[in-house]
Amino acid sequence: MEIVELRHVSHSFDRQRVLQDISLTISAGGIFVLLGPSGSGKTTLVKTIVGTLTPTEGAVVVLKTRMPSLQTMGSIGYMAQADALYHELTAKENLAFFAAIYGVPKKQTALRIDQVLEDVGLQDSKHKIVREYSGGMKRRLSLAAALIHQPKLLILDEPTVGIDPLLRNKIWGRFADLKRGGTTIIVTTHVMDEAERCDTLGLLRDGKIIAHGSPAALKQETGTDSIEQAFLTYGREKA
Ligand SMILES: Nc1ncnc2c1ncn2[C@@H]1O[C@H](COP(=O)(O)OP(=O)(O)OP(=O)(O)O)[C@@H](O)[C@H]1O
Repeated sequence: MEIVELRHVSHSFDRQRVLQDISLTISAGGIFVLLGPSGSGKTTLVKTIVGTLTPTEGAVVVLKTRMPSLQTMGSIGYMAQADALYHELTAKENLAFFAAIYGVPKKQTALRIDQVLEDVGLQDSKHKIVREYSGGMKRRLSLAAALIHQPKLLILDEPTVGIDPLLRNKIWGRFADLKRGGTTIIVTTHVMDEAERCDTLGLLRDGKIIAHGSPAALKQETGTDSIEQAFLTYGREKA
């Protein structure tokens, strides 16, 4: 079953065409990575899926509903590139705020907070003020906030930027756990080795999806042994 369907999606800012006729389906229950260089349109594309940006052309359907839809937005967890945390509050207070925004029932809030802090390994820093968090801790807390309402679809825009390889590995381990629990995950990145860890990969260049498939299939189709090489091959073909 597909959870996201993009139909001929294009978007322009003023006269700059940033997304160009993207048609793509994303299956439920897997990890989809959107890989592309800086400025290729990753953030713009995920915003159309989250429903915070309406594309100038085409349609985005999430969970069988045309976006933007407030109701469907409640089934999506979104972690933007910049952390949207309250620095003067503790981790627990931040999560209580997001739980209220996402409509988590009051009686379940304390339990959910503990669960998501456990998920991202921040239980011991629950009462610490976010201002005193490291950059990596803030990213993990943002991830916890995106998980608080147990979304069916989790969309993460460059979640591991500025995070060391060890922690990055841990976070990818969490993604695998969430997937096993039935969550569909869309991750944007420009880091090639992260792309190897997904089920399906979309390669984005200059606002166009130049290839789409499993990492193994893309490597096989291009006769290469790394995603980096495959990306370069597709890039040359489309140039
Ligand atoms: N609000 C905006 N107004 C005008 N132009 C924009 C706006 N947002 C993005 N752009 C432009 O759209 C293009 C794609 O940007 P986008 O942020 O989607 O790329 P990206 O692949 O996510 O890049 P990065 O990896 O650097 O975050 C860029 O040329 C950017 O300058």
